[in-house]
Amino acid sequence: GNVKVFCRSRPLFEDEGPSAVEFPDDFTIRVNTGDESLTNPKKDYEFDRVYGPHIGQGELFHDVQPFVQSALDGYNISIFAYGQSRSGKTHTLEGSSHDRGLYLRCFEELFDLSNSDTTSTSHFNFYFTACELYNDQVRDLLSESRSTALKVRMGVQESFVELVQEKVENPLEFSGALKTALQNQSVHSTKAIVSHLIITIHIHYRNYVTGEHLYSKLSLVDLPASECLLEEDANRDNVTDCLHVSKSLSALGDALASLSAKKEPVLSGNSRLVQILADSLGSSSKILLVVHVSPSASNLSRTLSTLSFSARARNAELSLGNRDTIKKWRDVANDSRKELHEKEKEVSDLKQEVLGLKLSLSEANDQCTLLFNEVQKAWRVSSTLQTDLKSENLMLADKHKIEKEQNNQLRDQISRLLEVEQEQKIKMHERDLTIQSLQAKLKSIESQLNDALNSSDARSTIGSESASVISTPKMMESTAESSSVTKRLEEELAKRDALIEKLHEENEKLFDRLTEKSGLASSPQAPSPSSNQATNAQGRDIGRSNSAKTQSPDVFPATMSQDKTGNSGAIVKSSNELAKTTPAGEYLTSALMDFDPNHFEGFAAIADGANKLLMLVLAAVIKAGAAREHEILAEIRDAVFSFIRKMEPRKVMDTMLVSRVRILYIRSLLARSPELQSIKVSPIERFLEKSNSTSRSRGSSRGSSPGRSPGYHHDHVSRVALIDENVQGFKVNIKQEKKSKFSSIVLKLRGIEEETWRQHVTGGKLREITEEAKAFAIGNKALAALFVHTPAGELQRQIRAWLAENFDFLSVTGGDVAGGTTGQLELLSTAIMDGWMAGLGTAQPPSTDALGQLLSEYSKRVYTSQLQHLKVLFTRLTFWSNKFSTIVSLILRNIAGHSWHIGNRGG
Ligand SMILES: Nc1ncnc2c1ncn2[C@@H]1O[C@H](COP(=O)(O)OP(=O)(O)OP(=O)(O)O)[C@@H](O)[C@H]1O
Repeated sequence: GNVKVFCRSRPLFEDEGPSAVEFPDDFTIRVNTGDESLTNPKKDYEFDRVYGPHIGQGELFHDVQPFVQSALDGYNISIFAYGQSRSGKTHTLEGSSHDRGLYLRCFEELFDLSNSDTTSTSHFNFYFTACELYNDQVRDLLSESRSTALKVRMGVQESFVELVQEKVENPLEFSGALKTALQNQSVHSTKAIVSHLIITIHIHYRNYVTGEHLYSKLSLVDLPASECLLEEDANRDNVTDCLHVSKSLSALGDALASLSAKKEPVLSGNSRLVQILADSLGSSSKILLVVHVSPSASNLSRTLSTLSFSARARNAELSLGNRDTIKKWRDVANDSRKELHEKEKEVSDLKQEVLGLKLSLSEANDQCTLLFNEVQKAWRVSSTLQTDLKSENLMLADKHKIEKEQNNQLRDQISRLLEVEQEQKIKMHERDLTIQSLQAKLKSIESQLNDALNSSDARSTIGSESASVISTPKMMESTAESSSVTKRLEEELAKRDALIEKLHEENEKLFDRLTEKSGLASSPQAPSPSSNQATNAQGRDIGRSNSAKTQSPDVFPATMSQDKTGNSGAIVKSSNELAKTTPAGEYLTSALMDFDPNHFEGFAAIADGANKLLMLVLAAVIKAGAAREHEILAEIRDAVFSFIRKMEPRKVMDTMLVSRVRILYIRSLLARSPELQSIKVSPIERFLEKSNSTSRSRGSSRGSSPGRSPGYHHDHVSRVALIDENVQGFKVNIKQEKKSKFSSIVLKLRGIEEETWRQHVTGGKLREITEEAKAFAIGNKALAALFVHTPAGELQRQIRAWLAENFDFLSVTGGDVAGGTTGQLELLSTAIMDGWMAGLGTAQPPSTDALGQLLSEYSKRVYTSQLQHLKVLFTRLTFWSNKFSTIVSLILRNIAGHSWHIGNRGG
């Protein structure tokens, strides 16, 4: 309905005795009637809102505010303060300076709301009127102070009142107007009790665009004291006052009751209050009745009367019988509260569950992210691997192309060289024939010499009688032949002397070069004739102990140093071989000599150039074939070694290449020197060792090189030297792959087949083994000897066999690994071979590499052996030369004797 009734109780004053009211809830006031005759002396009154003694102005206004909003919206609003005297009506409406009442609060709210609703095209105006109604007489509370002001009509047509209205534009102005009105109120206390005070705020709304004009009113009425309805013992004056009040309040009560019952009120014509407020008491108006009660038991009857009136106004007096209904509703409310509590608990449980679920969801999310990251990582790894593989393939293809081109160039060069070689061969063959014929002649001379010797021996035993038997012409012939033989022998001897001398020097030169120490290595320089003059002379003096012959003019200049062992050697080598040059040899020599690292930019370029040059050398020698290998090697030997010496300190050369070149030289030396062919090397088993097994005893020698030719006294020494060398085994560290669950999962994740992976791992292992093998081979002379004396293919076969014997899990062929690649045995043996080869070619400052050392040692042996051989030959020749001179002189003497006999006979 449009009538609302609030009930407010003021606090109990100290001198008031006990309280008669209780507040069981916000809507009920319970009055203890004190009537013992009743089963329940407490009576409940229900209102739209009940305010206990401690509820402040603010809280009350909170519930009043909707009425203020309605007033601004265009409704006419009336707020009545009703109650006995001193129950707090004035307190509710006026309040105090620090605790403002409804008058000021209502206007402030109107002002605030209108401000927020005001636009540039619409506007609110407020006017203030105040009047007092006493004994149905209206007194304008502003007319005295504002006589010239505009007036406004209030009330029904027939009985309206005109009141001075004062425009109020803000709370301050309102407060001023209110203050004036209140000051103009009747000052007589009895009069005040029975008079009505009507304060009205007139609200005008104008919209300048639409032309809309709204007018509404908010009236606040301080009603006369409610006891006037009851008290009959008042004096005469007061009786009239009370009758008027009673009439006024009853009319108001009727109007409110009708409105509560949703009926159009019958606005009694004889009530001035109702007449004045007629347009605020209609069905389109809103009314608030604030009932005030005193809590004191002493005011019980007045309180009950007030409450009864208010209940009638609300049209809902509660009989005691209604208590059951209330209890029922309370139970319902309690049940609902309980249910609400349960629901709330359920909701909080569900919230907890949701929280838990969210947590596990986020955990699952995290795990998903982790997994996703893992997968991405794996994918990245695989794509990187693929890219690497591709680029490696491209690189290899490029390399292959370049090598192919180089090969073609080399092939062309070699074919040219072959043609030249063919010519040389023919020439050589002619020379050989000449030498053979000379040798045959020498033989025949020797046989003649022998014959002559035999005949002279015979003659010396037979005596002079047999000498006389020899005819003169035969003697003469023999003498002539002998002298020619002697001459030839002398020539031969001279040649041999020269040869010995030359070879000796050559030997020293080579020996010195090969055993060059760090001093030379740190300042490598090509041999120059001028710098070697003095040392040559000294060397020659040492070497020429058995010969007083002068040096041949075609002797090559050579570097020399003091031979530490004291052994000077000579090598048999024809001057032809030394002098012989070929276009290929010349080309390679000049290329090697002209190689200047300073012409290259950067380490990589130097390394590339140096290694290509070495490859060129290797290719040329291999292409020359076994027959001409030695020649080409001999021809470019100085240049090759000078080159290696020059490049070694720079560490740019592929040590495998260096090894191969050195091996070529040593093999060439071996091929020509029977004393080296017989050298015995340690078998492969001595160089290989399982990493986990304990070192085997190396005391016994196993196996021997075939083709050993005994007969040289140094052979034994060299063999012993090599065998006694402390041969260490290379620890081959390989284990069978163990397939773990984890690895197979990782592989699956990366999309790699297990076998491919194993292959991949083996690849890493191979590099590791190659590195270890290299470290093992550095400076290992015994291993160098093994490499030199055993063909590479055979060596690899032996390593393969050893691996197969010791590691039975290794695959022999590539058939059992994905992709059909080479077997693990093959790969491993190659890895070891490569590592060894590289290690053998790695120089060890201040000395050269293992193969270089071996080459030096072997050369020394060969030269020593050759020297020995030549010395024997020389002694033999000297002997024969002496013997021959004796024979010749004997023959000459015989000839002289014979002539003397002839002469005597003749004389
Ligand atoms: N809710 C309240 N809280 C505190 N004090 C109150 C309250 N209501 C009233 N009072 C006090 O009680 C006394 C009486 O109140 P008040 O004068 O407002 O009563 P009244 O109904 O207007 O009396 P009258 O009809 O005689 O004018 C005042 O001193 C007032 O301050």
